[in-house]
Amino acid sequence: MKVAVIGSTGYGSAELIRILEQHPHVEIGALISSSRAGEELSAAFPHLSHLAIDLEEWDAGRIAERAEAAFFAAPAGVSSRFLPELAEQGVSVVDLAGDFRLRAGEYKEWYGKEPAPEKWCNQAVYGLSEWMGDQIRQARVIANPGCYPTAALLILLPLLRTGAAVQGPLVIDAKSGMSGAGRALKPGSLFCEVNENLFPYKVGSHQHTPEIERYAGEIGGQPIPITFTPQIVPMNRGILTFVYAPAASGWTTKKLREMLADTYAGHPFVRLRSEGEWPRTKQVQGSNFCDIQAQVDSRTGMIVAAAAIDNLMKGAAGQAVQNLNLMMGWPETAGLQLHPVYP
Ligand SMILES: NC(=O)C1=CN([C@@H]2O[C@H](COP(=O)(O)OP(=O)(O)OC[C@H]3O[C@@H](n4cnc5c(N)ncnc54)[C@H](OP(=O)(O)O)[C@@H]3O)[C@@H](O)[C@H]2O)C=CC1
Ligand SMILES: CC(=O)N[C@@H](CCC(=O)OP(=O)(O)O)C(=O)O
Repeated sequence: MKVAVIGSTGYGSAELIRILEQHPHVEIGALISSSRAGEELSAAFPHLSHLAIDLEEWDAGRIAERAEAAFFAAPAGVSSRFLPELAEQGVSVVDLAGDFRLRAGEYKEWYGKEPAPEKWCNQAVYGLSEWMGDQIRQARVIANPGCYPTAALLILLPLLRTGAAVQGPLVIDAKSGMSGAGRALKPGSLFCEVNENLFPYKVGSHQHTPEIERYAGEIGGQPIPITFTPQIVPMNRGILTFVYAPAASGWTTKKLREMLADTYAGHPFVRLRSEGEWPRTKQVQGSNFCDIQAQVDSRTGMIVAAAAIDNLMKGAAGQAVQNLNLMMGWPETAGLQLHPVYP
């Protein structure tokens, strides 16, 4: 099946192309670029100079003739404007941006941009693959989750669904490598700002807060307020997220771990680490895995739970392809059996 990518010269696209090029059921039909149409892909990505693919300009009709599915890998605001035109022509779409993850009003409030027409916001299915599989299989427009929400929800949802965490506000502390901010030039992404540094940003105001809260409520069954503190670490890739919540009565580390093992049995991309071993970003780098761990701190009665992902893979392009696989009825792992890059 032929697929197209929109926003082809960013970091998310680099990963999409890496996955799609070796996907057994997919061929790249068109790479769309707003800034470099007419150039070869290798002009934007010299590491892909062995691939002879041209970058093209947006033309929904032409894309629909050449691709049955498309990935939007552009900044927020682009898919709200352009996605409906493509989806109307029968193209299945996975959007990596935040445009379709929130209700229209919330999107406007947190992203400061005009939402897509309500019909499209309502039609999009949230693409958290492990939890929304049945809906994703029926969907034609997927709102791929944000990178922080993917890691946070994969470890948080089991705690909420089983009542392991006591109802009430909870704390999510998350650290991300710099590629999470994309490839565009920004002063905050400069080497001297990031190297030898560790710093929080958007404390109490990050756009992923309402996304985590929404799906903690809708999928986890508990609408809870979340205090979310994202931080930048001087790495290229990776997210390590900790969730802290009071444990409900009767929950021990053993019971938590058994529950997590049951929850993710049959889900090949979620790996529960051995007891006492905590997720590390390097152990998932370049792969679609999400590594998890949890314990009850018996001294304080708090659950300490963690998840690690590669933000560009399970946090973006990898999960996007996982969702395409589900939509198309292919094995969930098709094209995604990429081992972590180590060391
Ligand atoms: N980086 C990450 O870890 C994650 C990113 N995301 C989301 O995925 C999307 C892509 O992220 P990422 O690849 O990191 O971002 P980048 O900034 O690296 O790339 C985005 C690409 O979109 C295109 N683009 C930029 N401005 C416009 C515009 N005004 N109109 C149309 N196209 C434009 C550009 O490609 P061209 O010039 O070729 O069109 C650009 O290279 C974003 O919405 C991001 O929020 C989600 C989860 C994780
Ligand atoms: C490190 C870093 O800057 N990360 C980005 C995550 C980007 C993202 O996923 O944003 P969308 O919701 O638009 O998809 C951020 O915090 O904004």
